[in-house]
Parts: sequence; C-alpha cells; structure tokens
Amino acid sequence: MADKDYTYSDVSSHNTKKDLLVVIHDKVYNASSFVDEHPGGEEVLLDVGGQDATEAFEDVGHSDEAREILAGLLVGKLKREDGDPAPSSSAQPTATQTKGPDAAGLGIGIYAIILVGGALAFAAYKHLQAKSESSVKL
Ligand code: HEM
Repeated sequence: MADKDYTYSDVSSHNTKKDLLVVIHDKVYNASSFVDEHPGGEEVLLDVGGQDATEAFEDVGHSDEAREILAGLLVGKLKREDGDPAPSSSAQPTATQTKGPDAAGLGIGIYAIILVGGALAFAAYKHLQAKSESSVKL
C-alpha cells in the first residue's frame, strides 16, 4: 500500500477529515488517523487536505518526532503530470533571493541620507559659529 502511485487529481478528492491525504515532498500521506491528535490542531491539516502541504509543514519547523509520525502515515508517492501545480517548496528560495538586494539598497540609501544630513548640519553649525564670532568682534 505504501508504494501506490497517486496523481494530483487522485489526491485532491481526499480532503475530508475521515479521508485526508496530504502531499509532502512528493510523497502521499494519509493524515485521517492523526488529524485529531495533531498538536497544531485539526484545522491546519484540513486546510491542506488533498493538496501539497510541503511548504506549510516545513515552515513550522516540525521535529524529528513529527517526521517519524509522518513516515508512519505514508501511503504512496505522487506522480506529477503536465499541468499539475509545481512543488510548493521550490518557489521559496527565489522569493528570499530577490529580497536581499532590495534590503541592501535601502540600507545604502539610509546611510547616504544620514551622511549628507550630518554634513549639512555641520556646515550650518560652522556658519553660525563664524557669524557669532564676527558679531562679537564688532
Ligand atoms: C501529516 C502531517 C503532519 C504531522 C505528522 C504533524 C505533526 C506534528 C507534531 C508531532 C507536532 C508537535 C511539535 C513537533 O514535534 O514538531 C506538530 C506541531 C505543529 N504542527 Fe504539525 N504535523 C503535520 C502537518 C502540519 C501542517 C500541514 C501544518 C500547517 C501549518 C502544521 C502545523 C503545526 C503547528 C502550527 C504546530 C505547533 C503547535 C504548537 O506548538 O502549539 N502541521 N505537528
């Protein structure tokens, strides 16, 4: 039973509490027996019922114990076909990569503003100082 091949549409029809399949890393798990015991609540599992739950599962940072439980729920593997949604976890790295340069650009901008602002403030201070010195002499 654990080496059955499922298509994405096979899995998608099993999305109820009594009949709950989830896909994690292209493997298919039957979470029906575990849904009531899930420490994270049944709601989150039902939300991903019949779908690819890889990202949701990995985002939580589940423990090794959770992964052992998961291994016990294995019923088969996912056979991807043309037109199926892409594995959800593969979209993540690109999203974080594009974030990097943006954040760095903003950081440099802020430094530039502080530097120019500081230089202007210093010039104004010097100017006022020179002015008050010359008025004392008069
Ligand atoms: C069949 C798949 C899953 C299994 C076997 C599983 C198992 C577990 C286990 C054993 C824990 C306790 C903490 C730990 O050992 O890491 C846990 C916690 C948690 N799980 Fe899952 N989980 C599954 C899927 C999911 C999914 C898809 C989500 C979606 C967001 C999720 C969300 C959470 C959350 C939020 C907690 C933390 C609960 C807390 O600490 O209050 N889990 N899960």
